[in-house]
Amino acid sequence: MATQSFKTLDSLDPRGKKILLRADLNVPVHDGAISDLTRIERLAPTIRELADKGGRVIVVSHFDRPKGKPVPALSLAPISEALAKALGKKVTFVPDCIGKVAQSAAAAMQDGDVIVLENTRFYAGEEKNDPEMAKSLAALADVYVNDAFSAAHRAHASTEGVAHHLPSFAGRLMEIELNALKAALENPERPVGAIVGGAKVSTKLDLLDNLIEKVDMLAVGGAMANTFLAAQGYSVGKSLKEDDMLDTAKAIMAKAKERGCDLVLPVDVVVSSDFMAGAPTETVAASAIPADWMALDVGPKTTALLIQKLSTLKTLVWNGPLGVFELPPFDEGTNAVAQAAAKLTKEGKLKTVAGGGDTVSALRHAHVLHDMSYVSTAGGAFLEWLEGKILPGVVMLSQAGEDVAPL
Ligand SMILES: Nc1ncnc2c1ncn2[C@@H]1O[C@H](COP(=O)(O)OP(=O)(O)OP(=O)(O)O)[C@@H](O)[C@H]1O
Ligand SMILES: O=C(O)[C@H](O)COP(=O)(O)O
Repeated sequence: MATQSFKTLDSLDPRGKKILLRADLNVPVHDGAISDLTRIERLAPTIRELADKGGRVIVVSHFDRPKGKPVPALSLAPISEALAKALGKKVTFVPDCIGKVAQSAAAAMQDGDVIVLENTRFYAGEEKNDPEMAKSLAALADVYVNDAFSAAHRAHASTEGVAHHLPSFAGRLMEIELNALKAALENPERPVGAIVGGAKVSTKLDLLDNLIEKVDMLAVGGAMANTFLAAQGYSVGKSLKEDDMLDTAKAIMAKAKERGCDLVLPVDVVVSSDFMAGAPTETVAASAIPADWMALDVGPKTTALLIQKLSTLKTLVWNGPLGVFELPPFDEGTNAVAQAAAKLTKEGKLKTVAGGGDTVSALRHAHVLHDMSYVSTAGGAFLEWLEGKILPGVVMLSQAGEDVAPL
């Protein structure tokens, strides 16, 4: 697992300083409204701390994927209003993130002020990690604070490049995310288990490979499990599976055996003739999926098996739902296992760490999001961290200290 040491806000006196704060304001928006405020709420303490101590907080973030040009619908203006509400404080929106407009806004700030600059991805230089863009961002401030763990897997101008030019610190959310993930996997209380579900083996191959080396039990659910069942020689009917991943699945099974990792696959599944609510369903053994049917959830025997396995663990890492949780009744397996994990967590018997966009939705759907020990705000970055990859945004925090390149 990638470990670095980094400076936190404990070693920054923000008074009178202009602080470029990289946040992740890439919040989910549906029908024009923010549908989940988690990222804003989790970021707020960092801003509050810096502003209350007299810092001048210049918030920068990307939003969505405007592909290097201004897209009015992807402006951060409405999100800065939501931030102001969460902070209970005036936040000024600035309609550019570099250049004269941003410079004069930064120059006019008083101690304790908070401004939000426009979407960094309105410039192509952001995603290209253009050194000029990084320098322009750095020129706005005296120090850089990165609080965007969920964007730390991107080597972009505002997440990586800028830290070459300013003394850099981890914000409180970044610090919490890194410490929670380290505690869960670097030196976990054992036995440690992982549940990995979701749609495709191909997108989580590195994750499975790395987890097998770290955990004592690895349960695979969701459509990914179908590929494993097929690799075992079972017919999986019309279920979603990846034929080009069969050998990979076999190799993962062999590696688990070799390393003594208990790889748990579904023993029964809930199948349906169609991918739609109200379609007929049946529960069948994992080895007996009818030719014209598809597996859309784990069955009750698998659910009971997973719950029994959870009771033997001290730490659980969870990414990916066990079934098509968006389409009841195929949420039952995920709901039951999530609720069992929540109960053990509340009883102090299990430490649970979860992350991933759909995973967070699935845990919320099961009404247990707040009962996990830790839920990461990250999707892609959470996965890459669990895969053992080095995250560029995190690396820069440990490398860029006082000794930075002059502008
Ligand atoms: N048996 C199944 N058949 C088809 N799709 C499935 C099955 N089980 C789960 N899924 C789908 O997998 C999707 C979630 O997988 P994904 O890998 O994207 O999760 P995640 O890593 O938490 O999310 P994200 O990629 O957004 O961070 C859900 O939309 C769910 O419906
Ligand atoms: O939501 C996320 O995972 C981060 O904000 C990164 O967004 P991206 O996948 O568009 O880089």
